[in-house]
Amino acid sequence: MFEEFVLTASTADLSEEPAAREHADAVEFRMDLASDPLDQIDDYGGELPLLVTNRASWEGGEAEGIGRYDALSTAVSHEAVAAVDVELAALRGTHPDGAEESHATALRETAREAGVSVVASVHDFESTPEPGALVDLLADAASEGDVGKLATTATAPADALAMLEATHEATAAGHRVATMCMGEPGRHTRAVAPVYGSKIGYAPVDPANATAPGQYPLATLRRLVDGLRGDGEADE
Ligand SMILES: O=C1C[C@@](O)(C(=O)O)C[C@@H](O)[C@@H]1O
Repeated sequence: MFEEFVLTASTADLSEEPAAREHADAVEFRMDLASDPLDQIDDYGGELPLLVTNRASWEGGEAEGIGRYDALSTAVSHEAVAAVDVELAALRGTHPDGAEESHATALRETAREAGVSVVASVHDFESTPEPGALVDLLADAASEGDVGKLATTATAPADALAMLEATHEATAAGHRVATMCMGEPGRHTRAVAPVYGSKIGYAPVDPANATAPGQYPLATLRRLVDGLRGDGEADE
């Protein structure tokens, strides 16, 4: 997975999958926001492959404690699960209390044995560092997972440019990355970053349940990404 761009529809409710099929390539299942997430995966009969995310509270999610790794380990054994998100800070042991590293690396091992791709993710909910620091983060994340994902907060247009530049540089250096800015000034990066090599886009199935600030509705992001790629247009 992730050799080509993958548009994931984010949801905490897998019964929404039929509504995502027309536009999405995969579903991001936000287990930390879901009720009975493992039961939902057991009952899942949809067509789209699942990217499972159980975001830690220290990284902006709602999952508390190391139990989230047990849930993810169970999840990756399911046929429908094609990818799992693991925070870079957990894989490196640089998260707040430093106690999750062995759980995170064991989860990565379990995922790989099951043929499930690993997305090593980094989030910055306050700002966007300068391009050089972004490239370093992307290189670190890409080296820990099958794809390195970086979402930062843009407070000005220059932040969006920094992210696009870093996406281009990291991709040119051979790293497989997924990038996007949160927040209004960075919204367009969600459509444009794939032009520079970003391999994953996120949009909510239901626009009322966005999982990050500045996300486009699913159909809109599909149209924008495909439009910028020129899909469906004759070569000239
Ligand atoms: O990490 C990401 C990216 C994201 O934060 C976004 O900005 O679209 C949305 C989250 O659901 C996902 O897990």
